[in-house]
Amino acid sequence: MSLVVQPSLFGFSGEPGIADLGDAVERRPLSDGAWIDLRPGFVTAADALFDALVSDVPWHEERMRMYDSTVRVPRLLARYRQGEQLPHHVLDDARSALNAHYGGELGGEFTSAGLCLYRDGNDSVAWHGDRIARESASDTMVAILSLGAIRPFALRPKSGGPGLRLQIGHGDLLVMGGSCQRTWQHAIPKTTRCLGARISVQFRPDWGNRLGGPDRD
Ligand SMILES: O=C(O)CCC(=O)C(=O)O
Ligand SMILES: [Fe+2]
Repeated sequence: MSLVVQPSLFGFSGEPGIADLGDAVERRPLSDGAWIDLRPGFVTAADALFDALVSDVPWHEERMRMYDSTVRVPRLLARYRQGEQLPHHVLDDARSALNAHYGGELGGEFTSAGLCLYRDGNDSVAWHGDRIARESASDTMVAILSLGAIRPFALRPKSGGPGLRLQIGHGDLLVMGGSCQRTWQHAIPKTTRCLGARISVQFRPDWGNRLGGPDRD
């Protein structure tokens, strides 16, 4: 894959690894029983992880139905179901750390991983709640590890009212929890100011071994 990405572009060289969760996680309650957790710098020396994922993951483009035609999904994707080998050992470490930290509260484990590659500011994901919420009426969590360019991560309540825009950086963790997939929506808006490519890794508990990304773009 050739992208406008240079090794060590972000200035964190060395072997990637996982930092502690514990007290470093900051929780922000949202309305309607939703919340988000933030842990900046969850992956340390994240450059090597970013570079490895860009080149090793079998990225593919998908199309989706829109009325009576199909359109290109504006980002590249890869999906790893429960039991499938993840594309980098640091992602195994991240999932183990997430399960140790959240397992009790989640009442289960993060199993699947969905990966998105936003090649530039023209790639995006439109407002949605993850499909995972349709499969379970109870609260759930989606943990997102962000790598590469900083893109605004937008959230808004479905009931109306003010939302928020988070700047999630290289190596940062964002967890959406509680009712967030049912009562709030999230998006990665298109931007003309984007500096380069971004990868997100979404860990989800998958009920019935299905994968729960956005319903539509
Ligand atoms: O890239 C992200 O951080 C969000 C992706 C997302 O919302 C999804 O795939 O469901
Ligand atoms: Fe999503």
